[in-house]
Amino acid sequence: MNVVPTESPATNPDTAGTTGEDLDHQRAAIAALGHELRALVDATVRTAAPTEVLHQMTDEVRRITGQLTGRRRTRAEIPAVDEFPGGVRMYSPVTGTGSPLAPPMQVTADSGGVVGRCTLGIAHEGPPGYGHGGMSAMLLDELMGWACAAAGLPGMTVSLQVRYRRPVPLEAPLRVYARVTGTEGREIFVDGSISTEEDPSAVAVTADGVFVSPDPGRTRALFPHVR
Ligand SMILES: CCCCCCCC(=O)SCCNC(=O)CCNC(=O)[C@H](O)C(C)(C)COP(=O)(O)OP(=O)(O)OC[C@H]1O[C@@H](n2cnc3c(N)ncnc32)[C@H](O)[C@@H]1OP(=O)(O)O
Repeated sequence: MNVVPTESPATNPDTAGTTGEDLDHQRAAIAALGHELRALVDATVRTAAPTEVLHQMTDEVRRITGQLTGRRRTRAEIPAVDEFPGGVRMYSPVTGTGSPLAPPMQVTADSGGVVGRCTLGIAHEGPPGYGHGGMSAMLLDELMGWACAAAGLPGMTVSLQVRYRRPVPLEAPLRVYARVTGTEGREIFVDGSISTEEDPSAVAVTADGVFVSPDPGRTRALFPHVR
């Protein structure tokens, strides 16, 4: 995740010859599928359906999964619909509108840092009615990474210290905040927090992180598909 040019759609074999409009349509279709899959995940973790219905659903879902045929991307491949580094990531488990796992969090620039907005559902539950601590750490890790990128210092997490001050409610709009507080050599120091939109002053989780920009050789080795 170093400062290297994004692999543009024009240089990706899957998008060669496609227009910006085609890409928009494809992303919209991916987001629509992601939306329905998240609804399925939510219905699945809430259902009290009888065993017989669960067996029927299992067969139905297996049948639908079998219809997603065609070429599958390999492990390190960057999806043709993505802009990496520093742009859209359709299948990110945090921000990806195409991901069944993501809340998904929307990120905007804000007073010296970045703000993430999302709502956790029952699929993200830890203690009954509240968010899983790992989900809070994931939201913060991601947004703190965005704060680095927004400051022109893209990096990877090498350390993340999280303090859980009060439980994070489910089904309540959340406000995640992150900002770069300083640098030392290749280390980037970042603060983050989670509160509800309703009461931003009541901070539920805080985090201190250290991020590091890999050197160019390490970046090439880690991300062989980034030019
Ligand atoms: C845009 C949105 C993106 C969202 C992404 C969210 C962020 C993520 O989840 S990233 C995924 C999780 N993180 C990882 O997998 C990283 C794993 N770590 C690594 O691969 C390597 O440590 C890597 C590539 C980051 C750095 O390796 P390398 O370039 O060899 O650096 P290295 O020489 O070890 O250390 C560089 C500096 O960082 C410091 N450092 C290393 N580890 C730590 C640490 N744990 N704590 C503090 N400082 C550290 C070193 O002291 C060194 O400092 P200096 O240059 O001043 O001597």
